[in-house]
Amino acid sequence: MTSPLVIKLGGRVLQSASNLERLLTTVQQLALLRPLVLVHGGGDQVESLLLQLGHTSLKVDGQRITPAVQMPIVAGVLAGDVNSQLVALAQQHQLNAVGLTLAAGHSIACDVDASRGAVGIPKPNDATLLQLLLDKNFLPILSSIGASDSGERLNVNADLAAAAVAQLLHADLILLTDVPGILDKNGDLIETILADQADVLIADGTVRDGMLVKLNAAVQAARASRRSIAVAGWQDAKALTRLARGEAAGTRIRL
Ligand SMILES: Nc1ncnc2c1ncn2[C@@H]1O[C@H](COP(=O)(O)OP(=O)(O)O)[C@@H](O)[C@H]1O
Ligand SMILES: CC(=O)N[C@@H](CCC(=O)OP(=O)(O)O)C(=O)O
Repeated sequence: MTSPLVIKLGGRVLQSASNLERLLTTVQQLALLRPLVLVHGGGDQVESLLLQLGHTSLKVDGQRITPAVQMPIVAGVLAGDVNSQLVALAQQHQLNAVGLTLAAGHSIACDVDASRGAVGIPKPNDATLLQLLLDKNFLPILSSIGASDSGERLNVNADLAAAAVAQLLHADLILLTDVPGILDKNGDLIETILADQADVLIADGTVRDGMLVKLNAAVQAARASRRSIAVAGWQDAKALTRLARGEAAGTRIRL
């Protein structure tokens, strides 16, 4: 079977109905060509509900500090609201979508990142369920909610989650975000980053916040799979199609 493609969607794309519609139309076309898995975030949606319910929330180096008491809200938004919305829209696009968390079938195991609270560090664990679904032509849509060995639900950054899923399935990985790719200090697109150069871009402050996690996730996936990883924008309707054809778009992170 052709190797699968994992596509990660940041939560922000769900806030634009027209962009989401275009994206799902492209996903529908790609699904005819190769097995696909979607992994999604929803950081903006988590933040907005936490604030509405009177919590404060802080991200450090692009990752949310998540007190365990906030997990019902975080899981409610990511595994509940955002996941079910994506599944419904994907099914409307004739995709045979199945909504899952990272913990489904023990697909992704998580260590607890205690310095951040109920935050998980994901690692590939068991590909049986996802492989079964792909073999039967289903489209798995995974939220970034995981579980620890001791049965605690964990908030996992969705870029790290997508990298772990790509490693699990020996898949290609495209991280779609709200900018055209990784930008340099002048705001121009960097077309290629060698994995060994990533630390310099982070240390000199060129790459920060959410993009810092994305770049680290891409480097980790590139090293583990010996494949190059793409970071590209969902605002550019053609980027995903070009990437799926093996053409250039956004930033490519390679060894
Ligand atoms: N060098 C950089 N190039 C592009 N974006 C950057 C860079 N450094 C920081 N960022 C920020 O990272 C954001 C993307 O990360 P994030 O907000 O986590 O998106 P997503 O929800 O898609 O994962 C951009 O919108 C931008 O504000
Ligand atoms: C630990 C951690 O940072 N979890 C993320 C999970 C969602 C996410 O990553 O969403 P985006 O892809 O839309 O940014 C969060 O709480 O925001």
